Amino acid sequence: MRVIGTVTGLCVLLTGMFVAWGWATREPDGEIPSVEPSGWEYRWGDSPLDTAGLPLWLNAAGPGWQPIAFPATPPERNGRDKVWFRLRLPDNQWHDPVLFLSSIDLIAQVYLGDRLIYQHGDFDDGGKITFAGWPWHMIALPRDFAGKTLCLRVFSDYTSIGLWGQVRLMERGEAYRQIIRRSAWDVAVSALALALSVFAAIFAASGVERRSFGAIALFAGASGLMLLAEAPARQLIAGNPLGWDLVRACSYYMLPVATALILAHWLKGSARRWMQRLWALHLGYVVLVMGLVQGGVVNLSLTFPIFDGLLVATLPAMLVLALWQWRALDGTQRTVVLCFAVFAPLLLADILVAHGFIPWQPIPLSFGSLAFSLSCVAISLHRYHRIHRELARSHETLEQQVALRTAELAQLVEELEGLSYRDALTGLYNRRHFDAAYAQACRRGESRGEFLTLAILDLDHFKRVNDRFGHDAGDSVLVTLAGLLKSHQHIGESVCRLGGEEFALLSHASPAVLAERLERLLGRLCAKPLKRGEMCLGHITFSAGIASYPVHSASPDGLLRLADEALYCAKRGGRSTVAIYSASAEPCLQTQDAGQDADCDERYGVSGDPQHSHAQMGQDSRQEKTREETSAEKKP
Ligand SMILES: Nc1nc2c(ncn2[C@@H]2O[C@H](COP(=O)(O)OP(=O)(O)OP(=O)(O)O)[C@@H](O)[C@H]2O)c(=O)[nH]1
Repeated sequence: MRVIGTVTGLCVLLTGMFVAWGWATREPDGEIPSVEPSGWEYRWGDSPLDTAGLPLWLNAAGPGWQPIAFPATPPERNGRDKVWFRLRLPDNQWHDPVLFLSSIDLIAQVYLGDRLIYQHGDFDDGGKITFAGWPWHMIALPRDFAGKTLCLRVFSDYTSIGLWGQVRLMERGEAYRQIIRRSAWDVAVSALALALSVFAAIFAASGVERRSFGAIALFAGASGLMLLAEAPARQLIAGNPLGWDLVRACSYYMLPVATALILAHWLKGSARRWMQRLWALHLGYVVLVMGLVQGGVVNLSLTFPIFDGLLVATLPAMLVLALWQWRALDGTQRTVVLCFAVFAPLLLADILVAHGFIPWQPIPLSFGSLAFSLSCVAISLHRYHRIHRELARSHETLEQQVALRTAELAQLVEELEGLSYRDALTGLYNRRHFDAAYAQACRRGESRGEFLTLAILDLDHFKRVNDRFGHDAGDSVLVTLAGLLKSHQHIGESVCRLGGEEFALLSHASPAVLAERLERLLGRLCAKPLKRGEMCLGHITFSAGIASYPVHSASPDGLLRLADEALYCAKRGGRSTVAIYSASAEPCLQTQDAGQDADCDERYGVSGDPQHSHAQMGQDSRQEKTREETSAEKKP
């Protein structure tokens, strides 16, 4: 959107430029044409004054006058800084006649007959010439000026002395039209360059190719200001000649700094180093000169010829350095160098005109600036699009990466969550999950009034397996029992490893049904000796205690304790047993194998041929003793 806005703005600006150009260049009907007066004479030096304070040279009969084609820098100057010019004015038919002067070097008084009609700058007796700027001058003349003598008393310590550019007699309205006509294009190009400068500065500030866009902003800004300060219409905007010349000098002097900065950024090796020296040299000049001018040490006018000399030497050098590395430049950089190649000769031509090496003529500096500014637009848009594309691409990549990372993270969280509820060895739920599931099952069982039966299983003499066959073998036994429990698990049941060799089964089956199922499981487990690879681990059995709500407990919360008690009874009763808790203190024992020492290899005292039988948990004092012993043996 911003690009479209910019392009639209530029189009409107260009259209405005052409409309203004068309209006300013139209010839009004019945206008008396302007005239370049001829018949100038000059005389070196300054006139003595009469008693009334009037210069004696105003007297037309004075000797020493020489003819000259144009009132500027007569021959044999020899360092002189005072000269007079005079002219007999021709007939005229203008209603509001003026003498229009493009510029005066440097200060002047204009007399018509013996009357002072115009003065530019201060004439003091000490002979010190103070620069007063280079404005254009529109000197009002009386309608009856025909045949009268016009005298110019001029002081200048500049390279040229006298008038410069156009000297024409004309109608005042025509003079203004000419000013606008000659300014319209330059002002429009200047506005364009200044807009581009802001545009490039914004790019630079946003961090996009900061140095390159910064230098482009500097160049566009400097050339825009220079064009504006040179456009005749400047005096219609603000009537401060010295101020405008200061702006012109600064912007003009900064041009090579910006140019060399742009090019140095693109060049490599020694070409780059030389370019850096050139911009440093010009920047040094700007700083020094502005310091001296502001300090009143030198006149601003004197800094122009020195700068021009410097520019004549460095401008071709910059062009040569840029063209030298032409092959290394990309398309947009070449465009800028080409525009610079157009601009540089125009600048040089302007210098030659300014110092009188070639006759005065307007140099279309604005075309060079326009070419450069438009190339800046092209570069800006090109780079904007490139950066926009790159940003969009990286944005897309970033989004993909974020999505990928999020998915990975979600998976990790899921895995971690799983890990925190799972037993790593058997893959069964762990104690943590059991606690949550048990609490939830208690709530549900109580509210729905359905069975909640808890069985706690504990491997018999598991320590011996570890001791005899090693910890890994013990692990494999745990995994085997876990697999069996999982395969026997019914829908809605929860099987967990509570820790060590102890497992829990939460079910909604009745205690008798669950006891029967566990007996079958026990039968399957100890039906044949367990093997680990080639190694026979013998018959493995477990003991189980069962308690159920609401059969054994008024509240499901107490089941864990009751099931545990039943388990102790099972252990005490000889192991390899499934015991259902009995509140009557004579619990019913379902004995898998009473002859626990009838092992196939008689290693653990666990039957390899289990016989299923039921036994009551009695109040046998021996059993109580065994229970106490067993409790003491149990792990905390
Ligand atoms: N291999 C292995 N052994 C474990 C693991 N967790 C606990 N144990 C072992 O299990 C054994 C439990 O021993 P005890 O508490 O004396 O129980 P037991 O030997 O089965 O005797 P009873 O329960 O009275 O039949 C200890 O030797 C523990 O080191 C495990 O994850 N892997």
